[in-house]
Amino acid sequence: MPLTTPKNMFDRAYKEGFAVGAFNVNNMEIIQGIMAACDEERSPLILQVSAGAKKYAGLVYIRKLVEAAVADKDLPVVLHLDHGANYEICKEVIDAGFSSVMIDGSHLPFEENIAETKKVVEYAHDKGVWVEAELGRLAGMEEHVYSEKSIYTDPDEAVEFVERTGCDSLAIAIGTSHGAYKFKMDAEPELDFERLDTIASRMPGYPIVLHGASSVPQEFVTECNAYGGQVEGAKGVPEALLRKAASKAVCKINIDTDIRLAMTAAIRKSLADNPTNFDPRKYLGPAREAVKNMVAHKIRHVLGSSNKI
Ligand SMILES: O=C(CO)COP(=O)(O)O
Ligand SMILES: O=C[C@H](O)COP(=O)(O)O
Ligand SMILES: [Zn+2]
Ligand SMILES: [Zn+2]
Repeated sequence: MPLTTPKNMFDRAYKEGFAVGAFNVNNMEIIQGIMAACDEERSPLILQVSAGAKKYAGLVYIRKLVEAAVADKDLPVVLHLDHGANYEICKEVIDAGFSSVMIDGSHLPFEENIAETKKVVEYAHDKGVWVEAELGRLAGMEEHVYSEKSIYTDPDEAVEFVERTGCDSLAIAIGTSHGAYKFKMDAEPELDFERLDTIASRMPGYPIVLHGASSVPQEFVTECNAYGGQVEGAKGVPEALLRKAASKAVCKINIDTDIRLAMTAAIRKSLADNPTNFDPRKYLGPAREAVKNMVAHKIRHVLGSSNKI
């Protein structure tokens, strides 16, 4: 199957109350782990590349790795730019063959966000490429901006933004955040479902995106720390809240931190258990397997995207 846009995936996800996983990829083992899980589960998927991933792997390499993944497995795959900071980077990856881009103007004033997003939409739609935009601000570190506090998405602004830009999906802020430290240890994690419902009721059928949606499984944190790591106080979005979001208008759920934690825990354990080993395949292999298992769990128990091809 060639690369596809999220159109059909999201139409079905919306109707049937599941979400498509958007997994951040940086190297071959991550891509292979994700692909193996999606193949076993017969799940659609989005592979997303941040500017940092593009810099780390190189655009040509990441493009070719994804091309190999698509050739290797018979699955619908979207190749998406995560947090495109401006028109230029979106154009660059569209020209390189990505099927979807995110223009993240959430740090800009409303009118400037609209103008930049519109510019990307015009270029992308002309080439059949999907555009995700963002309105509202997640707390914590985003790729290019740090926000002390979140600014939840205003429903009126969301409607106006989508109408005026023509963007195909919208990332909103309802309480998630990037990274491994999403909630205080003693706080009960919450998402603003009322806001999500209001936005959804104003734009029926329109796909919503949730960033910062890793669950930070405590088993990975414990394993990291048991083998020399110092990941203290990490807490993610409970799976039940994500399932609820997926059953509503949320069609795309972004996961990066859980991949990092699963891999790092496996690598730490492997190196500790095998101190004489210096063959990278012997610790990257278990790391790849850990990514596969984590993604399979996510598809079955959080996203609900098994057998949705
Ligand atoms: O939103 C993300 C990528 O855009 C990833 O979020 P996490 O840090 O929760 O995995
Ligand atoms: O939202 C950000 C993603 O987790 C990507 O992170 P990165 O910029 O370190 O690649
Ligand atoms: Zn953002
Ligand atoms: Zn994000």
